[in-house]
Amino acid sequence: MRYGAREVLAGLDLRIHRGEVVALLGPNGAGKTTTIELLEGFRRPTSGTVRVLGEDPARAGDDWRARVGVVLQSWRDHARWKVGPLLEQFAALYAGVRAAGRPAPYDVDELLGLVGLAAQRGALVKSLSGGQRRRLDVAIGLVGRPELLFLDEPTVGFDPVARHDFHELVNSLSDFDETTVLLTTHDLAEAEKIASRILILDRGRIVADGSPIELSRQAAGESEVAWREGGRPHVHATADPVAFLRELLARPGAEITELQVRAQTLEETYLAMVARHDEAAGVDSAAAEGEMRR
Ligand SMILES: Nc1ncnc2c1ncn2[C@@H]1O[C@H](COP(=O)(O)OP(=O)(O)OP(=O)(O)O)[C@@H](O)[C@H]1O
Repeated sequence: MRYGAREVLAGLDLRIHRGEVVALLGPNGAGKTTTIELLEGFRRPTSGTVRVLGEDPARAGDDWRARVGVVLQSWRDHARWKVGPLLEQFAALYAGVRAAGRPAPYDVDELLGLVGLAAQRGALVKSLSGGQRRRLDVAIGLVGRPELLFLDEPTVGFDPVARHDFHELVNSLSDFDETTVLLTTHDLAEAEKIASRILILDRGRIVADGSPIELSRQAAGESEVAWREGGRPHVHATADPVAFLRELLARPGAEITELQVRAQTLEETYLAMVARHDEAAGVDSAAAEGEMRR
């Protein structure tokens, strides 16, 4: 994918299966939004092939669109609408193009409850706070009960409770409705909590692809084992915590208390993966930082 002469996605080869919750991570400008917009059909690739639910998104019709939910990175329209009537309107649109066998759109009251906006049913969209507006965006993406949901930084501005509720919602969508979800986020804890698969994109290339556990294995990170023995604290870093623990606990007379194993966090894995890719690409991080400041 190029914008003018500039290549922003290079040989992106990606297959996502039904029911997966995939988090697309990567530094600013890595190409995450561009990737999602290609899959949504909002952009056409300059070369290559895109197939989503079996069709080319840039040419697909209403039937296809009704099976897909979209939450864009920023959406600032519908200011004069009230929350409830706006969602009723979208629900009616989906109902109008629904193919035989597809489930009916959400009941608006049920949906408002799910996204925590029941009290705002009669409020004007322009009067909502940033986080409430974002919850409405999520509701608009969900109202047609999509088989596939695209979420571009969905939880920006969410307070901790809203964030937690949103994570539960995504988990239940994938567990009970087999909804496929592709989301971008800069919140690594969020990705770890809800994604079955994590993709790290850096300068238009996939530099890591796997479950959170697989990624930390690929990054060859060490786990930390901490314990107390005879009242004294000990810490040991190891790549194989199971073998270390077996040895530790099998020692005759070992009086171990307060045992803890801390695996490498996704944040540490992410930093290692991106740094490794930068190194391979010959990027000097100090120079890159200087460029950013300019
Ligand atoms: N419409 C456009 N015209 C020209 N260049 C663009 C356009 N949209 C994005 N780009 C460039 O393409 C690159 C990838 O942008 P993209 O928005 O896909 O990144 P991102 O990973 O989503 O970033 P962020 O985390 O900041 O949202 C960036 O260098 C950006 O400047």
